[in-house]
Amino acid sequence: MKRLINYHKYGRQEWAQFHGEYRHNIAAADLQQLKSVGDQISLEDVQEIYAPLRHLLHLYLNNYQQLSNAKARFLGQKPHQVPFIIGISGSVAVGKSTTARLLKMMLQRAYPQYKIEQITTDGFLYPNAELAARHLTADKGFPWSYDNEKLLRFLEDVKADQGPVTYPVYSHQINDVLPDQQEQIEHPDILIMEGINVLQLPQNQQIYVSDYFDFAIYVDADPQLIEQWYLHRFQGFLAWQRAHPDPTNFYYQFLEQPEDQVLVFAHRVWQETNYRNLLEYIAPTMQRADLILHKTTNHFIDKVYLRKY
Ligand SMILES: Nc1ncnc2c1ncn2[C@@H]1O[C@H](COP(=O)(O)OP(=O)(O)OP(=O)(O)O)[C@@H](O)[C@H]1O
Ligand SMILES: CC(C)(CO)[C@@H](O)C(=O)NCCC(=O)O
Repeated sequence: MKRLINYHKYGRQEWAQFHGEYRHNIAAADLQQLKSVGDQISLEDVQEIYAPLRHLLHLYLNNYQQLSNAKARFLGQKPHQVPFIIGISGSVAVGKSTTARLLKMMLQRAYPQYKIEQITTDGFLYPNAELAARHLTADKGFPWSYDNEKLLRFLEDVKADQGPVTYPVYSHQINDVLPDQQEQIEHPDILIMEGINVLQLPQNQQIYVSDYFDFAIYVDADPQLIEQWYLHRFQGFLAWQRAHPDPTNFYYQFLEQPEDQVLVFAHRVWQETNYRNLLEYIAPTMQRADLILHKTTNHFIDKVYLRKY
């Protein structure tokens, strides 16, 4: 990792001390609920990493609400709550959606009165057919493979908070945007938005996705480890297909092939697409984050970087 001049660096145990009043607030029942997300979430991560993070977000949230109210008073308007948006970035398969799910549950327990939503930018990719028509099939995930205008309009509508806002959904089962299917959110108090592109500079627009963020997190790890996680997830999807074959599933096509051949394919996709994207377009955005979670073997978070200014 490059030297991060503008960040305070904390080892895991040091960071764990910043838990505020929350550390002892996490019971075995909470952990059971957290585990229901289907990942190997450890009580240690919840207490040592996420409880301090929740404490920090509590400060940001309070500050944000006070400033929003003060601005409304300044303008002679009735104070109203504008959604607080948290962005999470990092490589494909680094664990962004797992981090987002965990954070959502932690925040929901702290603020049961709030509506907290989580979405991914994957749905804003152009559908496969459109990528093919634009000769961009091999560029999936690169900045220009997203409908960035649609993504910015979505964030604008969420902040404007004038009613339900719809968004497109991506499926890892079919490896495509779901056709004719939209989901919607309405008046979230907190929105967690994760995606490889959320800290990127705009293609043609005047504003960034991150202009709408009130707090941004980057999940970082050694690319060799991320490659292992990517391949492991690929094998997991494959194993699921073997047990539950479904011809509409993207991984079904590999069932006839020897596993080592399939892994060569997955390795190539990692090298030629996801790794290249990480080096050229994702990792350079790391220093736009307020907080960097650094992971090592087995997704263990060993270091946390908090931006100074
Ligand atoms: N804390 C963790 N402990 C164990 N496994 C984890 C953890 N976080 C993520 N994983 C595993 O790592 C893989 C990648 O995680 P995840 O799907 O959250 O990544 P992502 O960054 O959202 O990926 P993508 O950009 O492709 O959507 C998954 O197989 C997931 O189960
Ligand atoms: C959907 C994205 C772009 C981001 O999550 C990624 O998972 C992806 O599909 N990348 C393209 C190469 C691949 O199939 O892994």
